[in-house]
Amino acid sequence: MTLSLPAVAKLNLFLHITGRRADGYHNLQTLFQLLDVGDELHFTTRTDKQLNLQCNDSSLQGPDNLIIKAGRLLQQHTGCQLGCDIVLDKVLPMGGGLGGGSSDAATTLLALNALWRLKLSNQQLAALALKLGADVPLFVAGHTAFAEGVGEKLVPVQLPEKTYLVVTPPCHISTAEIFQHPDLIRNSPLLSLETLFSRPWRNDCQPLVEQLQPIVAITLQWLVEYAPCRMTGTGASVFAEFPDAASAQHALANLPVACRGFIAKGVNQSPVLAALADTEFNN
Ligand SMILES: C[C@](O)(CO)[C@H](O)COP(=O)(O)OP(=O)(O)OC[C@H]1O[C@@H](n2ccc(N)nc2=O)[C@H](O)[C@@H]1O
Ligand SMILES: Nc1ncnc2c1ncn2[C@@H]1O[C@H](COP(=O)(O)OP(=O)(O)OP(=O)(O)O)[C@@H](O)[C@H]1O
Repeated sequence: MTLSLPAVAKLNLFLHITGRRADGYHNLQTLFQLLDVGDELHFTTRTDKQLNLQCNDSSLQGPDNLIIKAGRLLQQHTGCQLGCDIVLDKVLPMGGGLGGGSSDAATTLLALNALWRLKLSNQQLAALALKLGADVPLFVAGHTAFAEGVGEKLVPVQLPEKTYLVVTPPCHISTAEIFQHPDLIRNSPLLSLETLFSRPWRNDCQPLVEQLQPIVAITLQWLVEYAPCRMTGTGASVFAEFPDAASAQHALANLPVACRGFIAKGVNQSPVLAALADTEFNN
C-alpha cells in the first residue's frame, strides 16, 4: 500500500522566550503560521519491520533522520511488526527555522498511523511527536496556532491567509547553540494572547542571531526595503508579508546572490490533513 503526503513549513510570526526550564528547554509564547509550501513524502508499506529512507539529498539518508526516528518510535510504542519504504523529496531549506525536519517527522507519524492501521488518537500522536522535537506537535495537530510551553501547548487560531516571501541566507545556525547562548533574551513577560496580538510582533532570538551571523542582519536590511520583516524560529530564514503574489515576486526577482527564496501562502489548516482525509486510510 502506498501513500503520498506533503510536509509543509511553518513561520513563527512572533516568538517570545519567557524562561528556562530545569531541563534546559525554554518556555515560549509563539504564533505558528503554517505555509502551503513544503517537502513531499511517499510511503510504501513493507511486511517486515525495515524502515528505509531514500532522499534527493543523500546527506539526509542516515538513521539520525527524524523520519526514521518517527517510524521507530511508532513501532516501539505499538509493537507493530510492519515497516515502510519512504522517499523524501526535500524542498525546504534545512536548519532554516522553517521546521522542515519536524514537519517530515509529523507527516511520517500521520502516514504510518494510517498505513499500519494503528488507530492512535491525535492526543497519542501528539505525545509521541513531542519526544521527537518541540515543533513536531504543531505539524501533527495541523492547524495554525498560538503555542506555549516548549511549543506543545497549542491553541488553534484563524489568521488571514496572507502571502509571504521567505528568504534563507547562506549560513548555518544551530537551534541548540542559540538556546544555550548567555546573551539570548529569555525573560520576556508572560502576556495574554490579546496583548501579544496588539503589540508589534518580534522574535527574541533575532538580536542574538543578527550579532552572531551578520549575513542575517544584511538580509533583513535588504528585505525591509520591500516590506516589514522578521526572522523565523532560531533563523536563519527571514520573512515578510506582501499584499499579493506579484509584489512578493518583485522582491524575489531581486534576491541577493547566494540567498534562497520562495513565495508561500499562509494556511490555517495543514494540507497534510486534507490529503489524508482524501485517502482510503481516513480513520
Ligand atoms: C525555535 C523553534 O523553531 C520555534 O518554533 C522551536 O522551538 C525549535 O524546535 P525544534 O527544532 O523542534 O527543537 P528541538 O529539536 O526539540 O530542540 C533543539 C534544541 O533547542 C533547544 N530548545 C528547543 C525548544 C525549546 N522550546 N527550548 C529549547 O531550549 C534545546 O536545547 C534543544 O536541544
Ligand atoms: N527529515 C529531515 N529534514 C531536514 N533535516 C533533518 C531531517 N531529519 C533530521 N534533520 C536534521 O535536523 C537539522 C535541522 O533541520 P530542520 O530543517 O528541521 O531545521 P529548522 O528548520 O531549523 O527546524 P526548527 O524550526 O524545527 O528548528 C538538519 O540540519 C538535519 O541535520
